[in-house]
Amino acid sequence: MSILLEEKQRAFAELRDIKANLAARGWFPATSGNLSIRVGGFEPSAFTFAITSSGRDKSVQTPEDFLLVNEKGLPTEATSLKPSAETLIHSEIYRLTGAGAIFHVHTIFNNLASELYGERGSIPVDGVELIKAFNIWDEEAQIEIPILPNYAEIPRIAELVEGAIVPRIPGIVLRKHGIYAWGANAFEAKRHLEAFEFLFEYVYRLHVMNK
Ligand SMILES: CSCCC(=O)C(=O)COP(=O)(O)O
Ligand SMILES: [Zn+2]
Repeated sequence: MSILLEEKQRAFAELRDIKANLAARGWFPATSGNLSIRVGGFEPSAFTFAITSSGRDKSVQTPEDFLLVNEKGLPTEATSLKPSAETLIHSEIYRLTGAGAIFHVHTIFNNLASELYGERGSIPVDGVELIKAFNIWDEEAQIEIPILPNYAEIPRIAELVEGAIVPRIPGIVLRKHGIYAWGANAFEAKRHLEAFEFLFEYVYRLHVMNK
């Protein structure tokens, strides 16, 4: 599978813009978070995506911010850059969903909501209008956003992704870690991410109000 230079440059440019946008909201504290966009064709057993380099300050823009990796999370071009430590989670989400973009951020509200419902294994959201951002149009829709344990070994988390994915919910939360949100493209993944973060803040504040 050959990736046209043009596609790579387009993916890097999109990642640069979304990275700056999310950084301005403070969604990449302490170098946390990672972003990826799939490029080229897709087969579950063979695909390529552009992903952020590991451990970098995501609030600054440098020529070393992104690289291309294959479905195994290995660089497809000679580079000294290291892909995100969480690349295998992105690979697994692409393999299972065929998504076009995946964004991962750590925020206070996604951490609080994940801990509030950690034992339940999912975060319930009841009848909030912004659920429609997931293309769920039922009146008073009730959804459960899946939570996975935050194991130290990323392959252990990656192997749980298949069992956690809920077809109509484009996201998975890692407990006391952060959210992975995805979509058919970067525009949709960003919309989903913003909706999740709104819902996490709502869920947490509602819990505090009801105490
Ligand atoms: C200091 S954040 C710990 C690692 C993490 O959870 C993360 O999202 C960033 O890892 P990366 O390798 O993508 O920089
Ligand atoms: Zn993380």
